[in-house]
Amino acid sequence: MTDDPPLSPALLPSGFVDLLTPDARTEAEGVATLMDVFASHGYDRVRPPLMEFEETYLAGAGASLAEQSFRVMDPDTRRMMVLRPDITPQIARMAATRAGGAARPLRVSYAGTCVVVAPVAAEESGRQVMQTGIELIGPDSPQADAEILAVGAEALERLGVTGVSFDLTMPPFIPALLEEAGIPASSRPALLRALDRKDAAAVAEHGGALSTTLTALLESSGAAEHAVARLTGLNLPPRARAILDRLVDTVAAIRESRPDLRLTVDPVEFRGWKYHTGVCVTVFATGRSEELGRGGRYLCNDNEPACGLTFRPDVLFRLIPAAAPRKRVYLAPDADRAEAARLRAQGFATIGGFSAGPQAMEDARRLGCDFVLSGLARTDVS
Ligand SMILES: N[C@@H](Cc1c[nH]c[nH+]1)C(=O)O
Repeated sequence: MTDDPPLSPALLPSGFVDLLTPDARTEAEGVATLMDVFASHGYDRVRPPLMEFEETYLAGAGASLAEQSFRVMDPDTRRMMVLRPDITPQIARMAATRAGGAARPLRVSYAGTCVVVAPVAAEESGRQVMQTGIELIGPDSPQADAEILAVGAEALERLGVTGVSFDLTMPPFIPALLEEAGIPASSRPALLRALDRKDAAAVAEHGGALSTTLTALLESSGAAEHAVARLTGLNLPPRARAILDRLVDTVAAIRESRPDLRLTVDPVEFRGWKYHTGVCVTVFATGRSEELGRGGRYLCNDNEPACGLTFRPDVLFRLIPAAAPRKRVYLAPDADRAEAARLRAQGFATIGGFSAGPQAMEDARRLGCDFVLSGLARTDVS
C-alpha cells in the first residue's frame, strides 16, 4: 500500500504519449512513403524484435547503448532483456548471424519503435521513438556512404520535406588526433568539452601543442567545399589525416551523385551513439535544431563494414502537412453492399450507420460524412 494519490486515468509515464488522428495517420503514411523509396533502391525490409537478450544486444555495436536501454526481466527464464533503444545494432547482429550468408552488398530497411531512457535530443521529450532507416552492409567506400545519403535525400523529397541539410562529421577524428599528438589523458576531458561547446578560447587554453590545429579545425566547419579546402591544407598526423582524407573522398562521391544537396562539414563534432567508426551524418531542416535523422559508418558484430541512415519519423512528420483523411460516406442500414464496396475501392471510408431517415442525416453530419448512401441513392450532407 502507498499513500500516493490515485493516478489520473489519462496519465502516462514521462516521455510516452498517445498519438491521435491525424498525427498517427500522418506517421503511418509517412513511414510507408519512406519505406517505398527505400524498397525502390533494393533495400528489403527486415523486422528485428522489440526485445533482445541484454548480453547479445549490448555486445558489438550496442555496447555503447547500455545507459539508454530499459531492462526487463523475462519472468519465464529470469534472463535480462533489453528494450531496444536503436535498431542499427540489431542489424549489425543479423548481418553477422542469420543474414551472414546473404549476398553482399546487403541492403536492408526497417521501421519500428524504440525506447530510450533519456530523450535523444535536448529539445525532445519523447522516450518512445520511431525509427525508419536503411543499412548498406559489405562495402567500405565513399560511394557506399554517398548512396546512403542520396537515397535518404530522395526519401525526404518524396515526403515533401524541403530545405534539408546534411551535416557530415567524423567522430573518430578528434580522439585519433589527440592520441597521436600525445595530449595527456588528464587534459582530454576539458578539451573535448571545449570542442563540444565550440568554445575557441577554452580550446586554445587546453589544446597545448594542438591549439593552432584545433582552432583551425573549429574555423573550418561550414559549407562542405569551404571546409574541405581548409582541411586539406592542415598538417596532421597519419591516422587523423587518413580519417580526414576519407571524409574528403566521401564529399566528392556525394557531389558526383547529388551536386545539389546542402552539405556541411563539422570536423570537431562527435554527437550520436558511440559505435560509429567513420564518416557520419546528421540531417537537419534549415532553421530548426531537431535532428531529422542520423547515420554513419560502423562495424557489424563480426567486424564487417557497414553504413546506414536512420530517420526519426516523429520529428520528421511535424514538418509536413497532416495526411488528408479519406472522404467519408454514411451507410444507412439499407445501403447497397456492392455499391459500398465500390466506394471503398475508390478510396472512400464507409461508416456503418445504425440510423435511418432524418437521424441518419444528422449522424452523418456529426461523424464528418460527405453523403449518405441509402440503397443506391446518395444524399449530400447539407
Ligand atoms: N541508428 C543510428 C544511426 C545509424 C544508422 N546506421 C548507422 N548509424 C541513430 O539513430 O543514431
